[in-house]
Amino acid sequence: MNESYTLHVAGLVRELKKVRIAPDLRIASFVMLGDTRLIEKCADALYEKIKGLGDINMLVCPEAKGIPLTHALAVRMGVDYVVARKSVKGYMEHPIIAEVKSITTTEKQVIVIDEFDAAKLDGKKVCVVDDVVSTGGSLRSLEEVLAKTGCTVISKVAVLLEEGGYSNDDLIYLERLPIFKD
Ligand SMILES: O=P(O)(O)OC[C@H]1O[C@H](OP(=O)(O)OP(=O)(O)O)[C@H](O)[C@@H]1O
Repeated sequence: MNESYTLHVAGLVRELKKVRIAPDLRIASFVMLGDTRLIEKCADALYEKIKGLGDINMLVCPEAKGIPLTHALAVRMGVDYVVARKSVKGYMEHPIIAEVKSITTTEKQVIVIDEFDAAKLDGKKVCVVDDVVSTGGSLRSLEEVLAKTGCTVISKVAVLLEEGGYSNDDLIYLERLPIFKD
C-alpha cells in the first residue's frame, strides 16, 4: 500500500504522509507549518489569483495551520489579518462562537472571534484564507461568526481543495487533494 501522496503545488513537490482518520478513510496530511519555502511559494501563487479582485482590506483565517500562509499573503496585500481561534481564552470578552465539524474533528470544536477582533472587522471587505478546505465545515462556521461582525466576505482562498465534500465553486485554490477510501 502506498503510504504517501506526492503533492505538486506552487512549483514545489512534497510527500504527504497518509494518515487514518476513520476505519475506512485515510487523508494525506498537509502541514505547512514551519515549511517557509512552501508558505512563501503558495502565498505568491494565491496572491497572483486574488490581487485583481480589489478592495480586500482584511484577511481572516481559522487557527492553526493556515496562520503563516495568511501572514505571508497579508504582507503581499499590505493588509492586516484576524485569526479565528478554536477555543475561548480567558482574556476574551464577549467572544462570538460557532460550533465546527471538520474532516479532522474528533471532539466538539468551536470557532471563536474575540470582541476586540470583531471590532477590527466591522465594515471591512474580507478574504478568508485556509491551508485546506475539505468538508467546508470550518469555512461555514467561520462565515457564521463573520456574519455577526459587520464585515463582507469578498473571497475565500485555500492552498488545497480536498475531496471531503465541499462543493461550492466559490473557493479559489491551487490544487486538489484526494482522500483515500479503503
Ligand atoms: O473543510 P474542513 O472539513 O472543515 O477541513 C479543513 C480544516 O481542517 C484543517 O484544520 P484542523 O482541524 O486540522 O486544525 P488545525 O489547523 O488547528 O490543526 C484545515 O486547516 C482546515 O481548517
